[in-house]
Order: sequence, then structure tokens, then C-alpha cells
Amino acid sequence: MIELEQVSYGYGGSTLLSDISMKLAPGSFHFLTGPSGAGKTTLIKLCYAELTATRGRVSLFDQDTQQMSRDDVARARRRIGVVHQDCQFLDHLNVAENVSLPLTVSGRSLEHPSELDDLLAWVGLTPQRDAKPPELSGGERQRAALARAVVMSPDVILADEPTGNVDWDMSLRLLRLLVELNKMGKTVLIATHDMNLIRSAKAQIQARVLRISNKQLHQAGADL
Ligand SMILES: Nc1ncnc2c1ncn2[C@@H]1O[C@H](COP(=O)(O)OP(=O)(O)OP(=O)(O)O)[C@@H](O)[C@H]1O
Repeated sequence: MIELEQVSYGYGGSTLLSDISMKLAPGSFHFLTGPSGAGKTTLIKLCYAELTATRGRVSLFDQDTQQMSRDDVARARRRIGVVHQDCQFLDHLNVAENVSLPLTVSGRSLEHPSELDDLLAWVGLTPQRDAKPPELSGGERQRAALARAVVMSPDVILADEPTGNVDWDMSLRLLRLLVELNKMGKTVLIATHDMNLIRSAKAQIQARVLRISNKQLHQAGADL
């Protein structure tokens, strides 16, 4: 689905990520860990071609991004749902409108309007359907961000700290949703600092753990 081959990236001339290779196979579930500032968000941005590697090759759905037109990249990105770390919303739109924004901006609509209701029910936000983002709790915002990431039925979900700033019960609830998506066949990558979350996931599904340290990506071992 997404493959990085010997990819390097840095901001302002310095190297942040060096010689990174990874492959997100269809239906796989990965965690991405590493110290704060190690480059997790940067790596996620490389995975959906928001950033362009300074060296190496990034392929989306078996196509080398360097050989892809802007339209090809845009099409590929529609197959990738991203849960951003800061979960920003448009504050003048309600939850339902914010969640359906990716459809609105791409000129699409759901086959059945009830699909949006189903999606909001799935993340437990039916009561907040008409609420504006500033009225939401942290956990509600994270669930709205997840709903927005999956509204286009992406094949891949990249979630950047989807359980940041929420309590443990809410973290487990969000993890359950991501595990459900994976069981439906979606490829999932979650960046997190939370080792307990990783342990909890590993008890439910086969999850691989990748760790960034010293600019490189390592497969984490049995220490989890
Ligand atoms: N647009 C940018 N311009 C310059 N430097 C940046 C930019 N974005 C990120 N950085 C720097 O790159 C480094 C890695 O940032 P990144 O957000 O990828 O790390 P992270 O592992 O996701 O961190 P955290 O766990 O704290 O979210 C940091 O030192 C950050 O300050």
C-alpha cells in the first residue's frame, strides 16, 4: 500500500530521518514510536506525500510518487485517511459538517445520507452531531477526527497520536475503533508514545512496532 525505500528527510539542511525503509502491506497494523521530536509526524507526512523525500523512493499503491502526476498523487491521497495530531476543525461548522468535509471538498457525496449517521454512531457522536467543535471534549474531538479520516472509505489509515490528551478508557475506545477498521481490511499505522496502548493492541491483533531512534527506523523487539 505504502512503501518507503531508503528514504531520507530533513528540515533546513539537517537530516532528521536517514535511510528509512518500510512497507505497509495491505491489512497490516503498525505502531510507530520514538522519542518526542524523533520524526514520527514527519514520517507520516512522507507516507501520504505531504512531504517529498530528499533521498530515496516513496511508493503509494505500487506507484512511485516521483513518476506520479499531481492528479495521481491527489487520487492516491484520497485512499489514505489521516488523523492529524492537532485535530483541527472548522469552528463555524458542526460535527456532522466537519466530518463530511473531505467529501464536500472533493465534490463527492455518500451513497446514502444515513451513512453519515452510521459513522457518527460508530464513533459515539450521535448526540454531538449538531455541536460546534469548541463544545467538544478532547475524546470527542479525537473521535470526530477519526470519523473524518474514514468518511471517504480509505484503504489506509494513518493516525498521529490519536489518543493524545485523553484518559485511558477513551484511549482504549479509540484503539477499539482502529482495530475494528483493521479487521474490516484497512491498513493501519498509529504513531504513539503510549506503550500500554501498544501492549493492549498486541493482545487483540497482530501488530508490528516500528521505532525511530537516531534518525533510523527499527523494528521493535519483544521488549513490549
Ligand atoms: N516544518 C518544520 N520546519 C522545521 N522543523 C520542523 C518542521 N516540522 C517539524 N520540525 C522539527 O523536526 C523534528 C521532528 O518533528 P516531528 O513532529 O516529526 O517529531 P515527532 O516524533 O512527531 O514528535 P512528537 O512526538 O513530539 O509529536 C522536531 O525537531 C521538529 O521541531
